[in-house]
Amino acid sequence: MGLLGWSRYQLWWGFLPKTPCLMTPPPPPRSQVMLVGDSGVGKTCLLVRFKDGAFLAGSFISTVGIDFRNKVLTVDGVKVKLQIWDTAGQERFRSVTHAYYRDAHALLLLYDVTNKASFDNIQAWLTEIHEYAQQDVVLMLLGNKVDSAQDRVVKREDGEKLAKEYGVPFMETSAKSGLNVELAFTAIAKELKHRSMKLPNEPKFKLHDYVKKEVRGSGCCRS
Ligand SMILES: Nc1nc2c(ncn2[C@@H]2O[C@H](COP(=O)(O)OP(=O)(O)OP(=O)(O)O)[C@@H](O)[C@H]2O)c(=O)[nH]1
Repeated sequence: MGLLGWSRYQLWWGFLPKTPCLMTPPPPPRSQVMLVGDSGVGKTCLLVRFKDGAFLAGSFISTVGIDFRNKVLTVDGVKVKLQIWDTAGQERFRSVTHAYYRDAHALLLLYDVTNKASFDNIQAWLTEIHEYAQQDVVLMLLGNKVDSAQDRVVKREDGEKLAKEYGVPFMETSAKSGLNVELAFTAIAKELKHRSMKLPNEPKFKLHDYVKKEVRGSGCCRS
């Protein structure tokens, strides 16, 4: 089309009614992602690894109440703004955590593969999530600290079995080495983006399948 033709086309296009199906939906607003799990499982370290690409080595300082960080991810060419809430795992802060569940769009529930009690407590966390979080909240189970192979007491298969029982996607992570950290947040961001701005004719995004495929592709920790 010549230049004149093109401007005529633009003029004509300007008169077309702007029906919703002809317009790209706006990008999703900021989504809240909450990290939950027992004290010491590595929630803060996972967030710092994701946000700053670093590992917090040294003495363990428990989170008091709640903390948050923002990060923008580009998913399929769309910017997804995540506000990530790092909750305190200690029992005495539980009422603070309860107050935040309702506004969370996604939850990353962590246990520590070197700490059996943190794994056994997952069922109690799921009961709490069921009670306080939104029914359609995006949920993923993470078995953290897989770099500590010599101290591992929870087998990957046990994590997989539990996740399957509750119908949630699962992967093992390491805030220390960075294994699957980016993937966990990207998977959540993809799901949230697809939920908020599904385009006509776009196939449904399947979080479970995506996680399975990507974890297998990383050559580690099948889900
Ligand atoms: N080896 C190893 N250690 C980790 C990993 N993630 C966290 N840690 C260590 O585990 C301890 C607890 O980590 P945090 O991130 O503070 O734990 P948390 O879940 O935020 O704890 P609370 O704030 O009390 O709820 C720290 O000493 C970390 O260095 C990991 O992936 N691998």
